[in-house]
Amino acid sequence: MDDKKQLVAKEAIKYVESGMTLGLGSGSTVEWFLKYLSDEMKLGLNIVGVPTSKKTERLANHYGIPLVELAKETTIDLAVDGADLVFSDLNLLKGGGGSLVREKLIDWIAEKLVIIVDDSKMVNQSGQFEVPVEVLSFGWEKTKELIEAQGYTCQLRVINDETFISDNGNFILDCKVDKLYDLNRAHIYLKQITGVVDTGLFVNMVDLVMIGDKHGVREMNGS
Ligand SMILES: O=C[C@H](O)[C@H](O)[C@H](O)COP(=O)(O)O
Repeated sequence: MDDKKQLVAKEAIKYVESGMTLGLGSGSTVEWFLKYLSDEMKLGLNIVGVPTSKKTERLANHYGIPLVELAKETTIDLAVDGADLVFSDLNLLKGGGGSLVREKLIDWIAEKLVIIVDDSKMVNQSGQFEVPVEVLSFGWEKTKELIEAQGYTCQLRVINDETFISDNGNFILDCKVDKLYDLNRAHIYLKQITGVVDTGLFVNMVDLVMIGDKHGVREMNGS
């Protein structure tokens, strides 16, 4: 799996040009991308990055990739991010690493969003899915009840016996649902619940998905 992640991360470098401001996604595939980016920077590539998580920020610092704040005047030429699942319409399920809010904002405003995944992430939109939902810690059990009233079964994310806290100081609920036919509708319904910060459903955002498989890297264009 890691070979495929490495392969696709390396290939994505071809879309990076000097002078760009890059949205730097999160997750293990993007971690490879950061490594290849730093290799290219040693050869003269000149970019700045906006990280989508504290973990990515730490790694970018480690590699000497210059970072800028996401401010009013910041524009992002290209965001490169991973995904937990990519559906056949190229909508995404993200948030496995808990970085969904910062990722969504940066991926959304980017001129171009390239998603890098290995082929295990490509799925059909049928069957049971678990949607990560970032919620305020305040009253989270009530928010959970409101989400569950929409047909989900939610579990508070706990890692190593400790409640997972997002970079924004919030909790994550992993919400199982039997059918997820209309992602946009599911996202809108969840998002209107008070206490929900955002969902791991990324709809109509992708420009290009790059997929690493045993034959190499293939690409699928979004709308
Ligand atoms: O919150 C985490 C992000 O959405 C990641 O992009 C996603 O989990 C994919 O990570 P990985 O490349 O490690 O599979």
